[in-house]
Amino acid sequence: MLQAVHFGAGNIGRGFIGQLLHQAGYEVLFVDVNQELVDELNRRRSYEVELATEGASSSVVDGVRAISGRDVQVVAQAIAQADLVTTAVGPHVLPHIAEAIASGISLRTKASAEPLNIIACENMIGGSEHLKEHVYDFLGEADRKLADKQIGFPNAAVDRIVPIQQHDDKLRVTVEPFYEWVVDRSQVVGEAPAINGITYVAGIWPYIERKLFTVNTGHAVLAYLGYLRGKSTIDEAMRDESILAATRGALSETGALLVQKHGFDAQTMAKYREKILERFSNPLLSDQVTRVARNPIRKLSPDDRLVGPAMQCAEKGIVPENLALAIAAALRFDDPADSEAQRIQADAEQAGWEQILPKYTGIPLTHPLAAMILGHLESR
Ligand SMILES: NC(=O)C1=CN([C@@H]2O[C@H](COP(=O)(O)OP(=O)(O)OC[C@H]3O[C@@H](n4cnc5c(N)ncnc54)[C@H](O)[C@@H]3O)[C@@H](O)[C@H]2O)C=CC1
Ligand SMILES: O=P(O)(O)OC[C@H]1O[C@](O)(CO)[C@@H](O)[C@@H]1O
Repeated sequence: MLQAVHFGAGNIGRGFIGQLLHQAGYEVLFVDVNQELVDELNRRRSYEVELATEGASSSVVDGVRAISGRDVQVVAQAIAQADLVTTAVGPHVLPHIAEAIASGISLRTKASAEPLNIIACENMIGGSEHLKEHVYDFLGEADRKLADKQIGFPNAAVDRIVPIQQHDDKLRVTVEPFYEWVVDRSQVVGEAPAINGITYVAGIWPYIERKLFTVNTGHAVLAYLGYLRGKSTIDEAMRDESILAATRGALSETGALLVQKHGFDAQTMAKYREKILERFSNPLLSDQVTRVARNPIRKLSPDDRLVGPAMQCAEKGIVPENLALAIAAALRFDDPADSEAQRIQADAEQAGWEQILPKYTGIPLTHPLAAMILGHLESR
């Protein structure tokens, strides 16, 4: 049986990647640092994935096992023997799993010439390449040369909304019916893994930007404006006319950018946007605005879902009016449970928005976008 090692047995790990790997005939071995989750997966060896639809149909993912991410040697052994490695741990965690992956590669390349692909399924541009850089930091020259030939790090875009779970059953996971997993075929080493649900493309850049600047941008606008206006869930934010108008506005801005930059057909883009707004309206998902808004420092960084498209829009003559409003709202996001939000607020209190804006977004104060954002921050 094919073996897949998947880092991160969380929402996307169990509810999306683990499920698709299982359906494709892989035996899934989860790696996680949450010992309770590892123990529960090993005790039951299966879990259920429920669709957030009327009737809530569910399917079983069985034959799974789990190991602790803290046990570097055990993880390395598993990687040495795996047919595929995937991750869904969060962009900031990728550096922390690099050492175990490097040890696994080192063991593997000594023992066999079998190719291996390692796919980071994170909300970030170039996630697998980013992971590769961290992994290579742990490899010696000889291992790097072997890895260059034998190990692929194809970039991927993953899309499925999996909210924070509220079941008594710690493994059960509710997901939206929609999913999309796009992988760059040109970066795959050897045969492309045959997984129903993966779409292989020749160059992934346009698809990652389309996903990040539509699904994640739209979601972020709803989450940050929704939070400021006292909404608790995304579907509740969608029902507020002014928030919906700003979200549509932001998506028209990114849509115009994506059409200009990547040549997507404008009508196809409009349909893509509508489908996404429909997904956001799903009342059965009960997706908290604080989850979607989580880690504002990451989400405000120059290449991410708000500032990335806003700066690119400005360069192309598209006025990022609604994106500017959302960036201001993200800077004001003050969820007490979110350490990044708290850091921004503490900084802003001490230094003022003019200092904070370039620090967290990379937008120079001389840029017209800075004036638009500061205008919103100061009009409070
Ligand atoms: N939830 C969603 O709807 C979607 C999430 N994503 C992306 O998937 C990634 C994971 O997100 P979620 O599943 O929502 O988060 P999550 O918090 O539910 O899952 C992350 C898992 O990684 C584990 N983890 C943390 N450090 C680790 C380490 N060093 N080694 C092994 N495991 C470790 C955690 O214990 C947790 O179980 C993120 O990059 C997110 O942006 C992408 C698309 C959809
Ligand atoms: O997972 P992140 O990057 O924190 O952001 C949350 C976003 O990712 C998703 O979980 C899935 O694409 C969306 O729900 C949301 O836009």
